[in-house]
Amino acid sequence: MRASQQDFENAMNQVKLLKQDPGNQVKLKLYALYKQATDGPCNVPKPGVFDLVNKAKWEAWNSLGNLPKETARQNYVDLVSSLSPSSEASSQGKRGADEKVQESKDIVVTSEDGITKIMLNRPAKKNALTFEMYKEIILTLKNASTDNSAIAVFTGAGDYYCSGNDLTNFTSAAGGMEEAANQGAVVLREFVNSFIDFPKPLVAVVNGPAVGIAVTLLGLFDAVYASDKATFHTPFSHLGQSPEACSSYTFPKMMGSAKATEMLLFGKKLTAREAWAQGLVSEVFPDSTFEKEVWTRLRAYAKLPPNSMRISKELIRNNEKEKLHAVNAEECTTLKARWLSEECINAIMNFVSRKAKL
Ligand SMILES: CCCCCCCCCCC/C=C/C(=O)SCCNC(=O)CCNC(=O)[C@H](O)C(C)(C)COP(=O)(O)OP(=O)(O)OC[C@H]1O[C@@H](n2cnc3c(N)ncnc32)[C@H](O)[C@@H]1OP(=O)(O)O
Repeated sequence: MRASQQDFENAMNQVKLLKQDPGNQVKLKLYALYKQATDGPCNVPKPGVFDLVNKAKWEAWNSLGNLPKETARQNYVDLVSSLSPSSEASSQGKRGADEKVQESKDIVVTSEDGITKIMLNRPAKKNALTFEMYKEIILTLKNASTDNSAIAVFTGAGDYYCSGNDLTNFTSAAGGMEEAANQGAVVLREFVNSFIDFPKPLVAVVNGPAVGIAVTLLGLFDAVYASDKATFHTPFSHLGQSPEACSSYTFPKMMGSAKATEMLLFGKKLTAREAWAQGLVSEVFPDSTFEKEVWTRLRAYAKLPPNSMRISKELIRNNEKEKLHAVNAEECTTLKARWLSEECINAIMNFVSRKAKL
């Protein structure tokens, strides 16, 4: 069901009644979606470099590109609903089967054949995850957990699966570095929690190289199918950072501490077959037949009784849930400090000024 004008107006009123300040990033997102839903694509000149607040607002609005007004209205309602989950607006998150949904220009969500497909769609930047994409994925998983699909699948558009965190997230943040690190830690924790808690089978269709958080998250998926062109690496030390997405726990458990150390501390890049041998990947397919074979298989899996799959996943995940949440919290606290370290700031500046390729 699409959000109506009335839903949109209700959501606007709800924003005024919020008890807690949702923070600058969320306020910017709300502003951008509101402008997109009412005025359409950004049509005003970019404010000057010293007009920081209006520049941040302009950038947030402009980043929505040609997102249709109705989608912006729906996303606005969904976002408000996520800020006050018990509100009426939360019912807008439920979607029927076989409905195709364009969430935003960088993430395409479709629901077909019992599968919610979440495609990272920023191929020119190797599908690097922007701050907005983290927030959108949180909302998408929330919706997918209650929609009519049996399974949810992540994949990437273009030659990469995902190059991990967009390294300009911090350099382009509206506030200072410390505020960005605080916000980053909150968003990251919520983002990873949404994978830990996702109730249905979650599958990754790894169409090409995966880097950083795109790799570590795989430890929280239920199945990982990879093209033989995919590679897997986590250059955390090169970036002055530390592991996330519970990989400090899931990787040693999955592959043993010696192999996990090579990946998480030394940034060793694995081929798809090596990743399969370490238990990170369920199965590797020749790239020429990858899409056909994997999606045929997934359509068959999506026909299995959904309640049975959900209950079986619950049995498996419940043994670990508490531990995973604790690990996630600790990793986010550690990363927050890392992001403010000289090692990390230098590495990011090097990337941004193209002195280094990681
Ligand atoms: C307010 C704060 C918000 C914070 C939000 C929460 C933060 C959570 C953080 C969680 C911690 C996550 C950690 C990680 O994921 S670490 C891994 C980060 N990723 C990388 O280090 C990869 C960096 N990229 C590369 O090394 C290369 O680009 C790559 C090997 C991926 C591809 O090389 P290739 O030569 O084939 O292609 P290009 O380098 O020319 O890339 C094409 C364009 O894409 C841009 N790009 C690619 N990856 C990224 C990236 N991760 N971040 C930003 N931009 C990226 C690249 O710059 C090129 O752009 P231009 O064409 O404009 O030059």
